[in-house]
Amino acid sequence: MEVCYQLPVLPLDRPVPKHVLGRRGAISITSSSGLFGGPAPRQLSKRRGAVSYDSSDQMVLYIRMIDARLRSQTSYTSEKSERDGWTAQTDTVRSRLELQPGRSARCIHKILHTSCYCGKDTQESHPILDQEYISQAKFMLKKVGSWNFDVFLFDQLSNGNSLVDLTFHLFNEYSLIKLFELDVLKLRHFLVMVQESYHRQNPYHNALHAADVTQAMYCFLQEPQLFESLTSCDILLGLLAAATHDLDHPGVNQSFLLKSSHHLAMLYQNMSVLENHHWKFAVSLLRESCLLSHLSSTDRENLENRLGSLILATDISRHDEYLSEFRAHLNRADLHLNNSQDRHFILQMALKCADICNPCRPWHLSKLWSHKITEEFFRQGDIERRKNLEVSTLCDRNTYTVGKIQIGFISLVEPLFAEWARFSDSPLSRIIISHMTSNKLKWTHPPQENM
Ligand SMILES: Nc1ncnc2c1ncn2[C@@H]1O[C@@H]2COP(=O)(O)O[C@H]2[C@H]1O
Repeated sequence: MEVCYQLPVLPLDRPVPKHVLGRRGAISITSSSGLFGGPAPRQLSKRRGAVSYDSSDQMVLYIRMIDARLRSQTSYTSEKSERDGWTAQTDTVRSRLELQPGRSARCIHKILHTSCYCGKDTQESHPILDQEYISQAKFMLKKVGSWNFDVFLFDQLSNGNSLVDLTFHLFNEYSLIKLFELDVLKLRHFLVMVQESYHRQNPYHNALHAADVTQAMYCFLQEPQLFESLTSCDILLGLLAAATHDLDHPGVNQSFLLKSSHHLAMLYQNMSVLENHHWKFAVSLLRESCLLSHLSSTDRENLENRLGSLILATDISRHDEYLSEFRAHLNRADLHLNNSQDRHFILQMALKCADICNPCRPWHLSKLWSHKITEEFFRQGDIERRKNLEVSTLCDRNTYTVGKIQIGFISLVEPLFAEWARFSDSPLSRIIISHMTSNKLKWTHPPQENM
């Protein structure tokens, strides 16, 4: 039986490329994962669809899917065949219009953002439900500065668009659109590209993690110590860096890329390989979206470089280095936030804290993140075993448990949050330490029903 999903008109903010215009008619799509959730039965894994266009309107592309399922090549996923077929994307951002590996039809649906299709198995539209979810998501955004913000719930209410909706909201909140004369459509286009460049197959390093880090970054930017000194440019950069800091993360760590002689490891000479890639990817999306094209080339270059320096600070292998520098500054009391270099350093520390703050969230949220990162580690270990590579630390499911990994990780991050509390001396920093301490205790003495 053929199921036909008729996707609505796809509005584009730039002309349809020539190579697509030439291709009216059927296309063939191969996949091993379902379009609207659930794996595709083997016999259905080849699907057909159609692309057509209206020659009078080059801003519109019509896409018709016949139970379309697209194959993702860019992540390691639980499916062996997909893992084996993985090849990391190069730093070239591919055309956003092609039906291509790594771009599912659901992504296209999201780009539409019209929410006219929200069922899993039927073509029915549920506009009333959509409206209900949208208003609840909007309601949640009123509390976006709360440390208890439930990004998992927000993601559901926003139909999987938490990163786009949250970041857009924060840009508005800080009047960044007005202050930097940003084109709203370009901004939305950029944010959609950012969200879609995260790999949904990754249990942890996906767009939801980026949304979580962006929300945490907002909490830190709001800390009185910082807020009073930050410029709009600092805030713009802080939010951009948080949203893009793990772009195109392949779901495996640097150690894996090195031992498998991955081309990215060679490209970045084995140093901060992933972070360099996230940064370059972010720059390529910024350029592709033309979000900052109205700024002078000097300002743009300056923004891109500062963005890089923020993202590179999230390299966990350089954690001790940043921590020592932070501690030394606090001991000497020589951080002056009217100095732009010092403010930049504090932004680096804020982003670091936001990136690894999941052990400091309320238990019910923290526990979810712990299980997600552990699953990603263990999947990497499985791949390493299959490829006869040495299994990386923490990635061996036969040796480690979630609790054991968490106790170790919390011990690593505790000193950073202690220094952050010394710097910010705020109610939030005390809440953070209190959650972290009680979460560690829960992992150390797990009451069975909590796990
Ligand atoms: N809850 C956690 N438990 C263990 N490791 C974590 C946890 N959260 C983050 N990390 C690690 O911290 C790292 C921060 O940088 P990455 O996102 O590259 O990869 C992250 C993980 O390796």
